Amino acid sequence: MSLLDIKGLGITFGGLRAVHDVSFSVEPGQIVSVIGPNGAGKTTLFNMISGVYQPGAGQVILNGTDVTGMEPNRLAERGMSRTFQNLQIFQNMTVLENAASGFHLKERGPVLADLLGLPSSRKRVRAAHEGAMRLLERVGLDRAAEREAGNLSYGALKRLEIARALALDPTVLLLDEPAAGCNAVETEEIDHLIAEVAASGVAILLVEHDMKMVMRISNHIVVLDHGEKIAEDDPATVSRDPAVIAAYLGTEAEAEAAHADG
Ligand SMILES: Nc1ncnc2c1ncn2[C@@H]1O[C@H](COP(=O)(O)OP(=O)(O)OP(=O)(O)O)[C@@H](O)[C@H]1O
Repeated sequence: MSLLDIKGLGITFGGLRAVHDVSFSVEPGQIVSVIGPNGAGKTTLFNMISGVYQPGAGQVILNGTDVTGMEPNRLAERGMSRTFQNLQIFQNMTVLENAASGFHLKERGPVLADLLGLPSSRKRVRAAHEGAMRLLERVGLDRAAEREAGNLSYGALKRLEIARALALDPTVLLLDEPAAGCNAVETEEIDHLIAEVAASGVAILLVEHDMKMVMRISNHIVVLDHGEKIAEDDPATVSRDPAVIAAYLGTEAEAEAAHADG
């Protein structure tokens, strides 16, 4: 049994088969990437796995339990957390407060106690801050703890978002374009962080356009085209696969034709 089993997942939007019959699995400590040309269905697949969309068909099995269509917060309680393509950072809060907010997502503490500032609430806040500080050390942001998040570089913001997802102590971490908008140095820092998280036993599922990064850090790659899985294998094998090459070249040819028409 794998930590995350995706079985025959599919969804249709008004007649368009955005994802059809996609299956694969992710083991503890493994980095699995989903790639494919624009519009291949990567984000839609991610949204089905993380409970944002209800799948039209298939199952998501997390640690042996069927969690298909379960809401994101319930998935988080069961050990699946995710980051978003568009950063979900509170720009006006400090880096530490942002990381600590990840701990508050996990618990449904008594709201009244928090509002009244009771000792139980102060204890919880202190524990969240201590945990957040440890996470900031892990992602290399401890020295920026008191800075306003809005002043961080893009790469640092991406690492902060990963820190916040780690506050949920996930067994499965879904990363939606963790290197998007980052320069080469920032991408390398994110590479190291992802590798370190995987080495701690977390199963990582990644959607990323930066093909060099994908080839560098993935153990296994799933390739989508027009919503269907056309290949899955290790990076070297996938990059030689004629169907994969044709899918990417096909998209380029389509774009060129559209450009010529325009
Ligand atoms: N909410 C939606 N309603 C209708 N169609 C959608 C919706 N979301 C995605 N689609 C369509 O489903 C298909 C797959 O889109 P998706 O965004 O999942 O692809 P992608 O591989 O993530 O693309 P990109 O690399 O450009 O981000 C596309 O044809 C897209 O237009």
